[in-house]
Amino acid sequence: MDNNNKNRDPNHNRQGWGIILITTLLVTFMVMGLYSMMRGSGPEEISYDKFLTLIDDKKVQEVSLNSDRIYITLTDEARQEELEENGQIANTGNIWSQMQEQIQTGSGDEEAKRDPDYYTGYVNDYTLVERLDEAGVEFKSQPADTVGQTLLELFLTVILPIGLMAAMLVWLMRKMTKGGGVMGIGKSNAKMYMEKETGVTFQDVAGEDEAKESLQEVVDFLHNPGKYSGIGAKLPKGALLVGPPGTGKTLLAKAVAGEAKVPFFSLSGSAFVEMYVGVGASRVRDLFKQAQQQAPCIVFIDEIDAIGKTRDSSLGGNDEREQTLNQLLAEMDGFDTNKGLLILAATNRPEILDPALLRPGRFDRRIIVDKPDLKGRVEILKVHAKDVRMDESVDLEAIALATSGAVGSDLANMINEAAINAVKHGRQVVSQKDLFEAVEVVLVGKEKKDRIMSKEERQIVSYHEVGHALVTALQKNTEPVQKITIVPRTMGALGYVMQTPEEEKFLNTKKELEAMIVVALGGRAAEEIVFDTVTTGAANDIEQATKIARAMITQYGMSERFGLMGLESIQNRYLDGRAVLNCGDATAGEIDEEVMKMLKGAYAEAKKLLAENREALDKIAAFLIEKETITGKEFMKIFREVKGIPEPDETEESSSTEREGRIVMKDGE
Ligand SMILES: Nc1ncnc2c1ncn2[C@@H]1O[C@H](COP(=O)(O)OP(=O)(O)OP(=O)(O)O)[C@@H](O)[C@H]1O
Ligand SMILES: [Zn+2]
Repeated sequence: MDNNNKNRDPNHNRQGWGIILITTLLVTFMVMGLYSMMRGSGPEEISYDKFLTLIDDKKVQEVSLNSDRIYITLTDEARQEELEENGQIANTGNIWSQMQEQIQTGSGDEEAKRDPDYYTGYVNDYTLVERLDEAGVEFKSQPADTVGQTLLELFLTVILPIGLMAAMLVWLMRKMTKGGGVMGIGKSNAKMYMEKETGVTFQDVAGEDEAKESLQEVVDFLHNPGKYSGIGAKLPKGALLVGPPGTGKTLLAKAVAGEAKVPFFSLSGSAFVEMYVGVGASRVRDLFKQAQQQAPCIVFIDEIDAIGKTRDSSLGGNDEREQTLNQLLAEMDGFDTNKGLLILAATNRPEILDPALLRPGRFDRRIIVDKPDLKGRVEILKVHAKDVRMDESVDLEAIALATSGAVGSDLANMINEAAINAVKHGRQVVSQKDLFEAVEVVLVGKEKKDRIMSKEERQIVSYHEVGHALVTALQKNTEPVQKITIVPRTMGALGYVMQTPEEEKFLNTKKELEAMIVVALGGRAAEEIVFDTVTTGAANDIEQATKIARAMITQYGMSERFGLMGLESIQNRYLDGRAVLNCGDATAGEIDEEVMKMLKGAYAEAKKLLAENREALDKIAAFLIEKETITGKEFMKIFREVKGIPEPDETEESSSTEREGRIVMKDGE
């Protein structure tokens, strides 16, 4: 997403490495070169046997001994000979040995001492002295210059390179800790991003007006911390952005940084969690140290629940996480707000956060970033449509109407899908049709053309979907059918029914909810009536119907038996809205009975409605099998024909087909 550690100059770093590499290479070459030159002039090892032969042949001028070697200097003639024998002509050895020879021989002075030509291992041979005497060879012990040479060799090959390397390492470490290694965090591998300028403003965040309003205050504080501290007002240290996934929490945090024109650090709560105890805590420390140096700035911790989970052991203790959390709490207490450091955190599970995190002086502000309403969706669509070319057929309101429940990231995705679709069809601009298609792609997946259903399966799915649609049309408190399709989709849908949403609803009446349950069970009812057997295709329907029925009883006070008693509370409102019972076991059993009763009643109702309209069911299902997708208009036409209802006037009809439907019944595995 963002460039890691933008404030480290990458060129600078690369240069450093280049220098090190080149220096190392140079030193290595130098040492190797020197060494080989030295060796070129050094004595060569020979066998003791050969040594004795050389003495006997009177080729040796001088011998010097040390504790384990015998160094042999040849006579001038012998030396010449030996060299020629080895394929080397005298005086064409390497430059170094020539130079050395000249230096040592003092420009040709025959009397000057020469380096030994050979050496051999010392052998305890008492005849040697005699032999040497016989041959008239001078001998002495411990040649000083050879020892000196060994020392020089040692220095060049071992001490010098090691010294250089050590110096380089020290220099390198200094450099790393000074300029680079932006985050101590970078060192410990946690993914932390830093943006000098996010470039995002509140204008880029559509809807969410309340959230923006609360954050505006924070922006003001970052702009001007002195104004607040002047009066003695305590500045906020942190704010918690709470909402379902994809509603723009990250975007809002960036917008705060963008509006305040301060750097933006972001990292995910899960980045703190490591296997090793203590790592998380040290990362927290590093983070705060770095952030304080950069203040004023914003630090954004996404998924704070990863570290901020309550320390209550009922959720399973974890030493590492607790330590990390404790460190975070300590750091939040510690830092000085006057510098303009603000910590924003995001979560969609506020209920599991440790209460200590939410205390005043920590994340005491809670900013709700909820799913957008109709107006919000229109605005989000507009923001994202800004950069996409669209023709005049496009009506974003209609799209917003069809997408209740969609969040910002879904909507952004839809616009993009529509644009891709347009390109795929070789068009230059996006049309409403592309957008309609994109809505379906995002909500139920792409059409799965290669999936071939057997004839029988197609029949069952077809009856099932028409069952939903017909029950919808036959009841009072439902919205009109918009589209029925049995084209399979990639996200597992085998077929679905769309209804035309008239307006956005915030409340549902009891009658509407009851009608919804009957519609949900209409698919299964049709299967049973027509095929006298049932399939697995109703799983989603059953789940949905049960959920509605249960909520009616436990949350909405819509059952006679329990009346207004609240029996369930919602646990995580921002994720799947799972509810937990808060009543005794006996009552729980009774609730189940009541739910069962309600579902049974609804199923009987659905079966009754369909059985009474068997002709319409058969006709529409046959039409659907043939066409695969039919519009609400086509559906109603057959429906009215069968029922003998006159056609309404044209204008009303056509206006409703302009709209995209809302997917209500989706069936699949
Ligand atoms: N209110 C909005 N206005 C404009 N665009 C939005 C809005 N909400 C979401 N988006 C789009 O969706 C994308 C994803 O949003 P973002 O990452 O901010 O969601 P989030 O709430 O942080 O999700 P999560 O909880 O999964 O991290 C954004 O980059 C943006 O394109
Ligand atoms: Zn169904």
